[in-house]
Amino acid sequence: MTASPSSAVASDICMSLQDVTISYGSFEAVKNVYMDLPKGKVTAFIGPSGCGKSTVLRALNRMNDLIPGCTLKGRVIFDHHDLYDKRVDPVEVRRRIGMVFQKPNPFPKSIYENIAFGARINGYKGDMDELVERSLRKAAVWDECKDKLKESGFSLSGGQQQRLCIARAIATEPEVILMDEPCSALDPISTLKIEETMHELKRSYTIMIVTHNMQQAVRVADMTAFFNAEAVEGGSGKVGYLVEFNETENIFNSPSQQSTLDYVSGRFG
Ligand SMILES: Nc1ncnc2c1ncn2[C@@H]1O[C@H](COP(=O)(O)OP(=O)(O)OP(=O)(O)O)[C@@H](O)[C@H]1O
Repeated sequence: MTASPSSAVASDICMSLQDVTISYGSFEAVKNVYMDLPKGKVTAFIGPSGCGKSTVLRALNRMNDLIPGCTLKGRVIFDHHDLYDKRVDPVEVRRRIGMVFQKPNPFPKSIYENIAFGARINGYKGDMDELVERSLRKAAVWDECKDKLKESGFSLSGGQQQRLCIARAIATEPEVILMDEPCSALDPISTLKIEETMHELKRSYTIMIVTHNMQQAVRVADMTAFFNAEAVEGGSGKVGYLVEFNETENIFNSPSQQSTLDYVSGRFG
């Protein structure tokens, strides 16, 4: 990141969203979000379909830049810089803030190359075998891969492929990992493995995860943000907003807003 420092946030804060509004064309999808995402923790984004969870997640590493017509107002501070400052390189942003998607999406390459490819492009000069092993170990998939590194990433099961994708994200040595419903395409056992992996990963990384699975939020997240959406007067769609953001235990056991209580107790959404 090349821009000069534009903002200071507390040292235990990884990213700070300051009055963030994100639109698709003229449609405001999510509005006026303020949130300080803590370092070294797992934060879950929960809420009913269409309230803007994925839109906000993608804003955290400028993935929305790839969607024509998607614009952001406000500031997203990371490492003392506004990620949306014109001088900031979005490619470098995505190296430091990695992403794992809903469906496992290995490259059509060998398991080894799935890890090595991105690292090489990012100019990694160290021992590649060591990086591949370290990344696969961190993503808890080394034992399943170590004897078949030359085989295609597609030869793995869905759950293993997703852990390969986590390993690929880790290989570029990011500080943050964003996960957009990483377990929605997986069976319960693979889901549990990913969750265990997340517990290990948060020792080294800050994690933000979008999930529809409330038990998953309770199991993995230290902090939870509840989003909702409301109809806009005279408008056709609904605009998303952050209802409350707190420790997961508070959100699930003693939320401050009735709508949060209704959602976490399954009364809507
Ligand atoms: N590429 C896009 N172009 C136009 N509108 C979009 C686009 N992506 C999302 N939206 C709209 O923005 C709003 C928020 O969508 P988003 O996917 O962020 O919500 P979500 O809470 O993650 O939903 P879900 O839980 O169903 O995945 C919705 O009204 C959606 O239709």
